[in-house]
Order: sequence, then structure tokens, then C-alpha cells
Amino acid sequence: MAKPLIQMALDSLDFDQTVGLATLVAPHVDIFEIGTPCIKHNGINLVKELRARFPEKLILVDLKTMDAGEYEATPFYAAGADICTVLGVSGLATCAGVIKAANAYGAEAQIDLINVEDKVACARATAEMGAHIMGVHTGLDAQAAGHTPFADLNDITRLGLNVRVSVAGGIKPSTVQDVVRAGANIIVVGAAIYGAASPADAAREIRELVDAV
Ligand SMILES: O=C([C@H](O)CO)[C@H](O)[C@H](O)COP(=O)(O)O
Repeated sequence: MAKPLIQMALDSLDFDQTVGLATLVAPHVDIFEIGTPCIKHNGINLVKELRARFPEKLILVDLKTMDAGEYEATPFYAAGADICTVLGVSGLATCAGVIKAANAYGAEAQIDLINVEDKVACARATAEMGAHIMGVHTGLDAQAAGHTPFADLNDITRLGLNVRVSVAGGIKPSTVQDVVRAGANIIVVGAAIYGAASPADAAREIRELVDAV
């Protein structure tokens, strides 16, 4: 199996801080995620800026689209996004719209399973429609209430769907190897990197731990 990719979640609201953090961690990560609060605050110009500065990196725009899937996602793919997210709770028509927009640009659509009641059914249905990535995700508010993504990750990887599986939700050095072993193809890390005294060192540590599995 290919080595898992490491995705850095850029969750600052500040445009320059976001570019600065991306620059610091770039040698150690594969994907820059422009987090939902960040993309809402800064808009599409941040996608263009990161695309221009980091042509070799993958860029995920965490739109968490809830309606008007094709219409909302298309300009972000046109601006250089490799992956956009759409909420599984939005329903199949909206997911289909983002998948259609992704395919038009040779890019990928990620279904975010956050707060989906029946994650297995949603994953099966959206994979069948051509979704490229399934996102197992315990959001920041759910994390604060003590939840983790580990059980859901096992439920989704054991389905053996023809998609890559991404996992997000408080992943840190002590848990990153467990999610690799559970079959995650994309490992999202936010606070454990941007909250560290040295984000570059923290990103390097995550990379070394992933590569050591
Ligand atoms: O997607 C996220 C959240 O919903 C805000 O947009 C985070 O980027 C994601 O949870 C990863 O961050 P950490 O949980 O801090 O690792």
C-alpha cells in the first residue's frame, strides 16, 4: 500500500499567518488544507496564493458544502484546488454536484462524514456515485465534548470501498501510528502542529512516525 499522505489543517483566520505556517511545514507535509473558518474568512484568493507559492503540493479546500454543490465548488477547482469537501449530511444530489465539478477539473471530491448518522450507508452510497475520498471526521466541537474518530475509521476502512480514506479529529503523535495501522490513506493534523512550540518540528515528527509504520 502507498504511504499515507499527511495533510496540514490550516485553521488560522489570518491570511499572512496561514501562508507563513504553510511555508514552515511544507517540507514535511503532502497536502495543505485550507480549513473551513479560514476559507470563509479569506476566500478564494488564498487558494490562488497557495497554488502559486506551492505548485508541487496538493491543496484541499474544506468547503464543507451543504447545497449547490457544483456551483459552489467549481470556482475553487478552477482556482487550483485539488480536493474540495462536501458534507455527507447535505444529501446525494449535493455530493453528486461536487463530484461532477471535481471530475470536470481532473480533481477529487471528499465526502465529509461529520455528523452523518449512518456513516457506512453514506460512504457506500457516495462511493458508488464516484466520490474519490471518504473523510472520517470528528470536528473541533465534538472533540471538545470528548469524541474521537477512531471507531468510525475502523467502520469505514473495513468496508473496502474503492476510495481513499482520510481521518481528522485531534490526531497527534501518540495516535498517528494507530490511524495508519487502521488503514487511513490521508492523515489530517491541525492543532498538534500549529499549536506546537515549533510547528516545523512537530510536522517533522508526524512524518517520521508515519514513515516508521
Ligand atoms: O476540519 C477541521 C475542523 O472542522 C475545522 O474546520 C479541522 O481542520 C480538523 O479537525 C483537523 O484539525 P485538528 O482536529 O486540530 O487536528
